[in-house]
Amino acid sequence: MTTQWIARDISAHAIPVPVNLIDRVIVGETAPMRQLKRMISAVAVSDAAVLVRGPTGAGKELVAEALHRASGRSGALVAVNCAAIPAELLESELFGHEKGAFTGAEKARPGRIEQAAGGTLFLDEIGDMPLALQAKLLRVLETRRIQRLGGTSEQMVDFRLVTATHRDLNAAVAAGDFRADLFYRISVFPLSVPSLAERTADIPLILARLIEDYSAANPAAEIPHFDLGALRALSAHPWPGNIRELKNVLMRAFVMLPGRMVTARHVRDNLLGMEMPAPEDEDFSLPEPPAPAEKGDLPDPSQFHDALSRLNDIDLRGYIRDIEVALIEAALDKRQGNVAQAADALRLRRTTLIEKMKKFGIRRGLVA
Ligand SMILES: Nc1ncnc2c1ncn2[C@@H]1O[C@H](COP(=O)(O)OP(=O)(O)OP(=O)(O)O)[C@@H](O)[C@H]1O
Repeated sequence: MTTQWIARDISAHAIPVPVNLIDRVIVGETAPMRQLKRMISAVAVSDAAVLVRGPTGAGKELVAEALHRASGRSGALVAVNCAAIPAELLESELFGHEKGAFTGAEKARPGRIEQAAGGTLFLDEIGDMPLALQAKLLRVLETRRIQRLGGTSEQMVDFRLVTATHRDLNAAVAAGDFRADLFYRISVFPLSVPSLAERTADIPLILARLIEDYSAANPAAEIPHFDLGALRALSAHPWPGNIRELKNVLMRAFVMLPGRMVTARHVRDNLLGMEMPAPEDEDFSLPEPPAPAEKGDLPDPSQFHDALSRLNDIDLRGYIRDIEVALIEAALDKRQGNVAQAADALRLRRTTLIEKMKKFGIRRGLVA
């Protein structure tokens, strides 16, 4: 049964959601993206379990967000990255626990499945879920009932399941790493997100959206402008990291070429090649890259003194905010979006980190 066939079948019974609602979440006008959005529109209002496939950084989580928003479900979109949570903790994360269920379970805690009641449960990297837990998840999908760890009673939960993976699940099933019965349960409606290399004509539009988002979170940042040659150079790049990689390139442009015209040469040498660009004029020079400090690799703040003394003025709050954003994103990336671990690493309370993430528009690891 092809995906197109299922789309027609479902859309015959459900009213498709207007694509422009989905357009607000997912940017892209190329043929594969329009096709993807039509599929999302057709399936959003149904309860069908959706499996989103596609390469890393291509926008699978965004597809889950579009599905949730277009579903009209009143509950939350609850995202869990199965690869980021240690196998022994994943079960209590999903199912929750009662007080005293295990050492350290001082209070009862609802699991992510319960939190998704009335909404959407997004299980990212489902291919990394341990086999024992796969069996438990299958049972939940079949009975729509869950039991907290250490609990004695079951409760009904109504949630829509969206899963994603960059793995070949057919191969994982063949290798015995993924249960075939679960695979069929979660892939009622498979969707594929194309790689950025398959839709380079969307780059200008995506770039415009990313610039808008970055500027909203950093109002003092000076926007770099990409000329036609720069856009062509971006189109010629193979983008193994997809839109996440494009986002990194844009961050570099904001840092290295604020307010400047970005050319093809800048793209090749500075943004993809990572060399510092030549200063725009003699009076302005960017701070020297600081030498590694003694404690770890962070620059010692005193090293900024000389570099900054050559500038007439500096947007101190904007600059410090950029450093904060870069460090928070690095901590989250290193821990696959796990907010609790990132907070520990930054020596912040988890709630303080979440507040900062919201303030700066950092979405990794945040539940919508
Ligand atoms: N079409 C798009 N328009 C604008 N931004 C996008 C688009 N697709 C993805 N992004 C952005 O690119 C980044 C990566 O997207 P996302 O996290 O959805 O990818 P993913 O496929 O789920 O990655 P992974 O496989 O690593 O989990 C996010 O910051 C997301 O907001």
